[in-house]
Amino acid sequence: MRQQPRIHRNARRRRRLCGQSLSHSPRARIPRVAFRSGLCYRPGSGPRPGPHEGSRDLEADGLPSRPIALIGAPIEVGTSEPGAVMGPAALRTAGLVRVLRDLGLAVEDLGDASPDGPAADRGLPAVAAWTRALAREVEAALGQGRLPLVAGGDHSLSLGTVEGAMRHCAAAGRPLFVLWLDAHADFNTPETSPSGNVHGMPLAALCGEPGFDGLFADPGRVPLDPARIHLFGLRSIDAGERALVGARRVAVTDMREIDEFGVVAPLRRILERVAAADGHLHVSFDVDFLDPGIAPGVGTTVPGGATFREAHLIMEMLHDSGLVRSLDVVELNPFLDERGRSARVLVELVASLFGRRILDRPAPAAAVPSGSDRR
Ligand SMILES: NC(=[NH2+])NCCC[C@H](N)C(=O)O
Repeated sequence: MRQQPRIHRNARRRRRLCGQSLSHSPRARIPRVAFRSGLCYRPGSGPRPGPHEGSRDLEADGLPSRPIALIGAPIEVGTSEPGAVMGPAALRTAGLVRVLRDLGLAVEDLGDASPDGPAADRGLPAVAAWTRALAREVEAALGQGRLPLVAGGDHSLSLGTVEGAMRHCAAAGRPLFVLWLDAHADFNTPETSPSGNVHGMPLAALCGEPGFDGLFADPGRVPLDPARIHLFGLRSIDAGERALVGARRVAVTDMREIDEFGVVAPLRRILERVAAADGHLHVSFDVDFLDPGIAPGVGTTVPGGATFREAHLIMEMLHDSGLVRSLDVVELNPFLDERGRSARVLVELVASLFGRRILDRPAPAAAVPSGSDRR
């Protein structure tokens, strides 16, 4: 069977959505802008929006095809398990840039970030040096209309990436939502943490919990609203952080809920909420979200994680939503990996998030938020 190279199919889709050519595909006739702008358009429910109405970035199918800024964050000062420092190199080796370019996307690899000042030791002061540098880089990339893809590195790097996205969103007057794909809640404080590892604390710090003095460049920063965080895939939580997550009313989809309902219904609810608020969605993807059977290259494996298929479906839904504006891929530890297996799985998943699909097909009605264009 002849298969067209994917890059050409993508280019054709973009042209179609720009209105440069007409297609008989139902997707082309119902612009996905309805979802992106939070409007509810259903065929037959009123005048159909014109091809460019309300559009911010109609050139894309799913995720806007804004250029990607790849930023390596070789950081392991937030964990006691050495090896995550090699994460960015392993992701590049596994073809991260190549798969994205093959999708027809513009990718600039900005190389690895370095901390502001010495970051030799572990712990909060070292993490602070990275946080400042990464916040600056992410804010700058977003300000240039690029989508920052930060490759880690342990999960304390998200202190910087989320802080950068927060600053960008504050200036743009846009609400920021954080989707935390992770086995853990990462809501410990120095007081509740059983390990003292900062990679188990970033969300608590971002939300302004006590014990993080000197971490952020601006001590008067407005903290992240815990109600705009969604933990997804949770299956390991420490006693102290469990109390805090409950008290702060952080939204959680734990593995029990995924077992009962699958990933589609809970994720769809999250995407609907972000779309209705016209929000910026930051996705923080920890390798340990995945089942260790498919991704063993991580220091904090927990059995019973997301399967290969579940993870791909999540990535495809994120792509189709068009809502993701910044992304972290964290905790890959190549020293614990088996011949690059986990790195390869991650690269495949990132490709799905950026639009790689098996076939062009209308998504089943349940796969994308109701009120969005059904594709
Ligand atoms: N992002 C991660 N891998 N976090 C693991 C955290 C594990 C544990 N809850 C701790 O605080 O030490």
